[in-house]
Amino acid sequence: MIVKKVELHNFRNYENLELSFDSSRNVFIGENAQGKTNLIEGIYLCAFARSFRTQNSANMVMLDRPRASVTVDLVSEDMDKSISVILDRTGKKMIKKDGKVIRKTAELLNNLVVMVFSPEDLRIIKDSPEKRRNFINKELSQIRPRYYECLRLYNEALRQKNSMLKDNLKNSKIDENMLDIYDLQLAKYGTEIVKYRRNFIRILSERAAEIQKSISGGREDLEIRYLCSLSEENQYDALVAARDRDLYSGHSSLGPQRDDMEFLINGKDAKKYGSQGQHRTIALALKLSEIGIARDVIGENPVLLLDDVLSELDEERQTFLFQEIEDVQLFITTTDVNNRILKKMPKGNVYSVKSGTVFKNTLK
Ligand SMILES: Nc1ncnc2c1ncn2[C@@H]1O[C@H](COP(=O)(O)OP(=O)(O)OP(=O)(O)O)[C@@H](O)[C@H]1O
Repeated sequence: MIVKKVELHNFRNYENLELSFDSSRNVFIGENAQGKTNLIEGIYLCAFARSFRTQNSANMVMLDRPRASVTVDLVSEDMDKSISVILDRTGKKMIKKDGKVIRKTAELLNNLVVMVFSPEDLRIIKDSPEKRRNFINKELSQIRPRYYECLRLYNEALRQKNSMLKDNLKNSKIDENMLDIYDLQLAKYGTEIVKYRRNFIRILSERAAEIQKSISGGREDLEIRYLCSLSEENQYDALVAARDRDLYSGHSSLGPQRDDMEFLINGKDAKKYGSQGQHRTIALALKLSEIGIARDVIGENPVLLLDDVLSELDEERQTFLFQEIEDVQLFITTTDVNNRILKKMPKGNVYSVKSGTVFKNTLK
């Protein structure tokens, strides 16, 4: 899949920007706070209908403007597609595909498949379980829209159940029938979520192990384990059995909202015993595996957004990354102008970003 054109209007610090891409290697260079990440965020918005760095979509609207719009034209499976997202200051958004309004995010999700790799991803091993669940959720939602739908419905039922449990702590009033309805819904969607996650983590573990081995010169065996709070068998019974505890604590104690992943190197927990270098290798292995899984499911390469991450990887890991993603369209942001990165992509386009304007220079 290839992004051909990006248009930003009143989006972050871009009043009007139109950029067409004739290379699959695109490097955006600029000092801090010039708009490099904003550009990547715009592309991401057309993939997920949300940002990767704010929950509040109004933040993306240029200050003092009523609305923002982003359009990405792409080619996927030899077909031209155009995705637009229009945001307004009140937080409302409208999504269009080829000029027609799309009402459900699930219908947008695998039109433009993008992966972001940012310095934050390098911390995934040490970060909170929530960050690791986000990683799983983002990838699976893009390639399996049904997963996104299950997650949405699960989270809605969980929100309602938790609010009821919390009220019960204050008023000691519980509607047993309603509680049962919530548990039935949680078990139904939770079972599907766990099946998707188990399968995804199994494939992720196999792929990432190969990459880890290769980068470490055969020294490191990586295993990724799924830490599942509630297995796919008899989720409803387990939820019913946990009711007294949930009523006492005021929240739902079991389910996919508690899941996590564990990383083992040569049988030892990488979180506790791994070096910083090993953590970086795992993060890189995860990202490359994610790309490979997406390619197998959607039948073509996703687009990769490398947001300020290259300078965090040493020469060896950078070289490995570029080798593995030779056919993937790249959008790279960097403040580093020492040409190390540029040498790795002689046919790429380089853009200078300054205060919401972008100039193109083609490398010889
Ligand atoms: N809603 C908005 N309206 C106008 N300007 C905005 C808005 N949101 C962010 N900005 C501006 O965008 C700039 C930050 O852009 P961005 O995050 O893309 O920086 P960057 O070039 O990636 O920098 P760094 O290398 O530090 O990450 C800042 O100047 C900020 O004031």
